[in-house]
Amino acid sequence: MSSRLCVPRTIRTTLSTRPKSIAWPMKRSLATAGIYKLPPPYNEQNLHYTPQSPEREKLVAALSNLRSQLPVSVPSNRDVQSSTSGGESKTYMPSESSSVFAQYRPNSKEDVAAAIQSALDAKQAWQDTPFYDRAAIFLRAAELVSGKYRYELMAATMLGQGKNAWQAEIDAAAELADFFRYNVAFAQEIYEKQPTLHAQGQSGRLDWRPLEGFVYAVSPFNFTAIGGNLISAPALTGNVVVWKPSPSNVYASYLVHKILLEAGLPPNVVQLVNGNAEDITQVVFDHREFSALAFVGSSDVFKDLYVKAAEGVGSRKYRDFPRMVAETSGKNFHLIHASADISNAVKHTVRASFEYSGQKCSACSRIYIPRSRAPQFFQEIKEELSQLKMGPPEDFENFIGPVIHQGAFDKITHAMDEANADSRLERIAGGGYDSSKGFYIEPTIYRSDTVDHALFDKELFGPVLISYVYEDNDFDSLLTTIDKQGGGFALTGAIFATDSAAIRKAENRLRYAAGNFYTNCKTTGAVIGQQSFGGSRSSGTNDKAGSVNMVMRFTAARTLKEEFGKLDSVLYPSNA
Ligand SMILES: NC(=O)c1ccc[n+]([C@@H]2O[C@H](COP(=O)([O-])OP(=O)(O)OC[C@H]3O[C@@H](n4cnc5c(N)ncnc54)[C@H](O)[C@@H]3O)[C@@H](O)[C@H]2O)c1
Ligand SMILES: N[C@@H](CCC=O)C(=O)O
Repeated sequence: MSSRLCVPRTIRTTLSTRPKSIAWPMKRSLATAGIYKLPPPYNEQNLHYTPQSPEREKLVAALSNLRSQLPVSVPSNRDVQSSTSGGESKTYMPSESSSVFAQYRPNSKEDVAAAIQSALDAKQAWQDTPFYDRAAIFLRAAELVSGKYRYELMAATMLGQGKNAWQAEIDAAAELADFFRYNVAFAQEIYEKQPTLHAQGQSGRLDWRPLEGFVYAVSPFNFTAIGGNLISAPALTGNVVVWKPSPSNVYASYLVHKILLEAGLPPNVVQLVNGNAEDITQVVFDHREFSALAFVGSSDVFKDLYVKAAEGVGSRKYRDFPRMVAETSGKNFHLIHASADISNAVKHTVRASFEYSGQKCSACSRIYIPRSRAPQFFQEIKEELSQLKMGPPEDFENFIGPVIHQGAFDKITHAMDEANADSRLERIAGGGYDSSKGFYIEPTIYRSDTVDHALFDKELFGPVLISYVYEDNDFDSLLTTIDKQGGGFALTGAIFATDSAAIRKAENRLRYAAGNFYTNCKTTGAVIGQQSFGGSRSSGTNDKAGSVNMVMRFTAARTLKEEFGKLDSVLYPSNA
């Protein structure tokens, strides 16, 4: 036999007849054979930024370097830049509202259409790229996030979104790297899900196909990492993505995209577009190949998008039923039981309600305190709040920063003005605000006479906590109230108690009141791989960010069956 004929058939085909459009990773994959196990994921270790620490010095240098470049220019996707002009749109620093932070060219509808087409053109080569090669890109990106770009990403998140060093570290460094590493592991877990039962002479397999068409990712302002999740989950499973970040997060999102390109992501797989949200969305939702929405943001926006997609289905616009994957708003609760360690509950409440000025979907914004423990609770929380400093994130002593923009400031302070004048409410702490330099709002706590005040139902997305003091004996009926109120949201909740019967009762009775339920710890701070995140009711589709479930939403499984023998007869044995 000649050596030429010894070349396996697949290799000969590829070498001699491979169409030019097939990407290099296909060819490269043929050099190795094996069923690979990718490295196990792990949580990025948090750095602490204590005074004089090396990480603090590096972060200070990155902040000063970024400041010297302000305003930064944000290019959008490579393909669409050529057809845009001018630097019309600007974002401002939340902590210094007169300073322009970033400027960018909003993409036109034609740009978006071109971006969709470029993504679709890149689709075949990307989905044919072996999983190992796709995964390697995101593992490399995780290294870039936690290493080379750590401080640049954090500086962008601090100046652009008003986070302090701690909050920027857990988001733009740790959680982003975690999403990349864990999504690789989740995708591998999906691919490993294969039938284990095969009748004699047969074999079954599952082909975890990417969705047909493209995925539309829409991300919020408040977490740099969330955009990274919304694009990496579909891209890892072989999808192409059109990504529209929040206008208040254009620069950090651009850095995430840049890092992925540096890590080897083919340029057209993720199309970053900026501009008018409704215009961009209209082009996407009018496209036949729209296959999924990966959304994180407010509930009302998602509800409107859901309706639009349903209308598209109704008018036979799409080939598939577009998948709706969304994590949205919350009105999250802390429930303090009479048996609770109050000092612990107080500290957790301060963090949950006021870190990042309450701008986490998971933030605690309603609290229920038993009458027997209320004096201690209110006294200690006032003492804790008196220790907190408020100001720009570049000053490391500040725990409280600004809210994101004028719109948020106006919405929250309008509600506070009403609350300050409301005779049913007692102001326990805060109540003041000042936008002369940045969008600063004091951590504010109200105590309501009645449990049915409207503030128990309204997400303000700011540092405002509404409290109710209940009679210790009313714990059981309070559980019903907590379950019913909260604006229809059901994202996070926590009980603080040492009485295990009370804990179990709350867990059971509040089963649908929160997608993430915590005991003796705050409602914020889910860690990827440890606490998957999301809620149902009006808080979203509860596909759980940071879990295999969410990644699986971007796959369309195909069942394969092969028989190795032959059918002997058409007639059944029973036909005899
Ligand atoms: N559950 C979660 O995991 C989670 C995480 C972060 C934020 N959130 C929620 O997000 C909200 C805060 O973030 P935000 O202010 O960026 O939210 P938002 O709803 O204003 O914006 C989110 C995204 O939707 C886009 N958008 C806004 N209007 C749109 C429209 N009409 N059509 C298409 N796209 C549109 C925005 O440009 C942005 O990209 C809060 O409600 C918070 O609870 C939820
Ligand atoms: N996953 C984050 C919240 C993300 C929303 O803003 C937490 O658990 O605190």
